[in-house]
Amino acid sequence: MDTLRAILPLLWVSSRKWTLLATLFMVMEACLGLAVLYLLKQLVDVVTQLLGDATSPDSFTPVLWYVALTGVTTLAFIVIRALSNLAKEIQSLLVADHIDQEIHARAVVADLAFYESPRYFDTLERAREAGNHRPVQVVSNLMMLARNGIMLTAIAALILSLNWLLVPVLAIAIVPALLVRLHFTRHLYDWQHRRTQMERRAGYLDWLMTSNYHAKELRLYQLGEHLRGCYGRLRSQIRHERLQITQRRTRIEVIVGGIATTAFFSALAYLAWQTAQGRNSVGDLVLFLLIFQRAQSMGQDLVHQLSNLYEDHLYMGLLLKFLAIRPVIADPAEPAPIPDPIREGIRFHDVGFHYPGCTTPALRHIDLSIAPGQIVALVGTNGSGKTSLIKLLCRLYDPTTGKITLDGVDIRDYGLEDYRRLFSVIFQDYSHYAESAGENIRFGDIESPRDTPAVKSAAIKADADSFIQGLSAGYDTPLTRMFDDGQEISIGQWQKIALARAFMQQSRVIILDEPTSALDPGAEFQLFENFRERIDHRAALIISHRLSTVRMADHIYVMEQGVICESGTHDELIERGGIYCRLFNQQAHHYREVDA
Ligand SMILES: Nc1ncnc2c1ncn2[C@@H]1O[C@H](COP(=O)(O)OP(=O)(O)OP(=O)(O)O)[C@@H](O)[C@H]1O
Repeated sequence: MDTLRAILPLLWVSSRKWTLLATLFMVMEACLGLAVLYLLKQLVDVVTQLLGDATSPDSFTPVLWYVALTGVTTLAFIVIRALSNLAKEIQSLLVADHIDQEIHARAVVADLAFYESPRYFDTLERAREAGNHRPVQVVSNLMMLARNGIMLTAIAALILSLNWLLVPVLAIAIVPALLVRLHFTRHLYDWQHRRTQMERRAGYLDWLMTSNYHAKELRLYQLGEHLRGCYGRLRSQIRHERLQITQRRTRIEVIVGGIATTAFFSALAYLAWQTAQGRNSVGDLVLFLLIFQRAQSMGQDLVHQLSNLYEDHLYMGLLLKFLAIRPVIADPAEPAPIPDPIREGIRFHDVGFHYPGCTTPALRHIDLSIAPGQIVALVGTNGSGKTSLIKLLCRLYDPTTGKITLDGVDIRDYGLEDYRRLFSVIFQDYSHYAESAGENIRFGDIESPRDTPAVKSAAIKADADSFIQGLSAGYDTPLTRMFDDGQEISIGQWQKIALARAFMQQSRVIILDEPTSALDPGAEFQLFENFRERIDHRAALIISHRLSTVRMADHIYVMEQGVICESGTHDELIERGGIYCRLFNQQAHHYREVDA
């Protein structure tokens, strides 16, 4: 009932008209189905009466009438069933699209932690597995269940009128099969639940072997056979377990089917004996044969629908669980207005952070500030917490302890979208969109029109314009081989595109995480030569391992194992003779050696 309560609004919102029509046709279908059965019974009765009477042409007229009426009703039944299927199909398509939209709406705002935790990720994957067709399926199964239930009750009443002893026989033919189905549906669902991670690993291995990302390494390290072996073992384990369940179900279903068939033929023998004794008419025997078979197939449908319904209910639980997820990082009840202009800037106050599910903190006691127009640099060893700090700054995560303020106000008190609009960010693992070069840049400010000149000026600032002009269709060239006319570009060129994307938005702070790792020294030099002008004197936070890049920053923070261990200007840090000075000298030493 809970599932149904959650589904009905979904259906109502997405396909009101077709839901009503599908329901109407379903009711008509059930009524017409029953009418056909009733008319058949009447026909048998009339024909049975005729068996005793002397046949005259007039006495045959009611038979003809019943045949005609049954024929017309059957025809109407067929037409309505076709219309009902059509309505269900349309309803199903509309609801599926609606559910897709709902899933996407949740997925794009879900906390980043959602994607980084396997437990949450399972929910998304299994919600997708549940499929967007399930809600319609639940309702149509319920309707069919109601229809078949009504018809089965009517048939049971008919059978009861023949001989009450036949009703338990009908129950034996249907109930055990139903219980077996339900048991195995649950069993299979539980098994699939336990196997999600295994399936994901198999999917991952499949992707490794077939995607272009790994084609080079796969060949050069000759990983193909190894991966095929791993994949084969996983699949055979999954197949083996699945087959075991299916074999057990088949064995039990054969036993249950055997019992049902024995019951049916025993009842038939009993009824035939009764008829031979003259206690039943031949018409009764014919009617029994006719309706018992129908009842049995209807019973099987009923079993099928109930087990489907049960399965749908289990899977819908996952879909509904996913749709109920609300991001923890969200807007406050009354968002504070973003200051314009920013006066004081951003400050970290004794910030600590650990990733959900991790015990070791990624950041500890961070005190840091970025004033308007100031260029701040973060340096430090791998894993020292630089990227994590940026994630907190952009509110992809919230601090575990301490707070971050913008002009003295906790950043959690600002509207999330307005706050995030303050930043343009390039992460180390920036995205490669399978779109045109122009679109890849415009994604930095998706609100701007398609043909905006801002794309070109951002590309010029990122030194990307010249190579884009050289592409087959310039800014309109798709940067992918996925589609015809696409073109692949080098990693350094991708980095320039990502830089242009960051320059595109008129944000107040530019954040660059290793922005020049793939640029040649000339391009890097050019980028930072007049960096302040390039970024229109906005504030910037730059992470770089190349200390030559970092030295032009107004303030440098040095991080190690999640804490800031040194900070100051380049000259101050060199004078202090600490970690920064040592790292800088090491890098400079290499260059000097080469120069020498
Ligand atoms: N999504 C995550 N979940 C759990 N732990 C993480 C996650 N991302 C990073 N970490 C851990 O947090 C610590 C800091 O990582 P972070 O990515 O901030 O380092 P970094 O200084 O940017 O490193 P690098 O210079 O290699 O880019 C590391 O110990 C890392 O293992």
